[in-house]
Amino acid sequence: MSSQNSLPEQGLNLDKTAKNMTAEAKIITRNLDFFYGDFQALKNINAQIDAHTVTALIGPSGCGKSTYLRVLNRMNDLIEGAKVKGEVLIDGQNIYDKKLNINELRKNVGMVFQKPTPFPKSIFENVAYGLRVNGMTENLTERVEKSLKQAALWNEVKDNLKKSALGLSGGQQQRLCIARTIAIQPDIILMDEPTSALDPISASQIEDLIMELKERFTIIIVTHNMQQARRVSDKTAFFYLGDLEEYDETSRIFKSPASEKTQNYIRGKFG
Ligand SMILES: Nc1ncnc2c1ncn2[C@@H]1O[C@H](COP(=O)(O)OP(=O)(O)OP(=O)(O)O)[C@@H](O)[C@H]1O
Repeated sequence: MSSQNSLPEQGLNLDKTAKNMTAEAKIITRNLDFFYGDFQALKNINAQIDAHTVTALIGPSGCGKSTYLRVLNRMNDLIEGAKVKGEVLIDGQNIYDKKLNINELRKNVGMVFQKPTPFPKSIFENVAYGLRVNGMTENLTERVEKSLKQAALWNEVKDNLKKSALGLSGGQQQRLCIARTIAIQPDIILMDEPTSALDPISASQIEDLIMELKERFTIIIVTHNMQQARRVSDKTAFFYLGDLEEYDETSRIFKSPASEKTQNYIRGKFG
């Protein structure tokens, strides 16, 4: 992975950057381009995501939603030939700065995937694992319990903590993965189609959870489900062929989008 972001020697002034951010800004992407080899997957993305909000990323398949999500915790670094230009600031800090501690970044920016990915371990150990890896073992039992409560799973598993996580239903497994993510106390949670593999009741439980979790976290969710974007998010970003075509309050995007492409997409005319 090579990064052509502004580095300190190229004049990035964090104080000045911070002044340009509003009080609530958690994430700012500025002039962000992303390439897989010669292919440009994101084109000049400028967006500010505020703290304690839910942002939905929508758009047709292959338009760059997951790429954008993965840029925010440098998951794309692992892909050969991937290249970032521009800036991604979290709390005013350029996360592509060479001095950045990537482990700290990943701790601060957690991720929940489309398919639940529990470890083949007990329910307790699934949540405790990340805490152990990050040296957060003080009050381990309490931390695990608190995370399971925050993920709205405690009541269903409290008597079976030693049982294998693989015995849980898909929806329970996804809530366990959310518990595992929030246990290490990130500020930001990225969710890549977190309900698309779930039945409608489990999906609705996760949606309720997302709305509760925004009190504590900043959440960004990729979804193909327009009703879901409408229900859970404060802001919606519509991506089209690598461009951020429209980004606004969710109510506005769904009532009176500025772009015809957005309108056609949310009305199901393509996608
Ligand atoms: N590892 C990769 N190597 C090369 N090209 C990639 C890679 N990952 C994604 N792409 C391409 O980048 C573009 C954006 O992909 P991305 O996965 O971000 O889209 P998306 O909007 O999330 O799509 P979907 O809704 O289908 O998940 C697509 O053209 C895709 O083929």
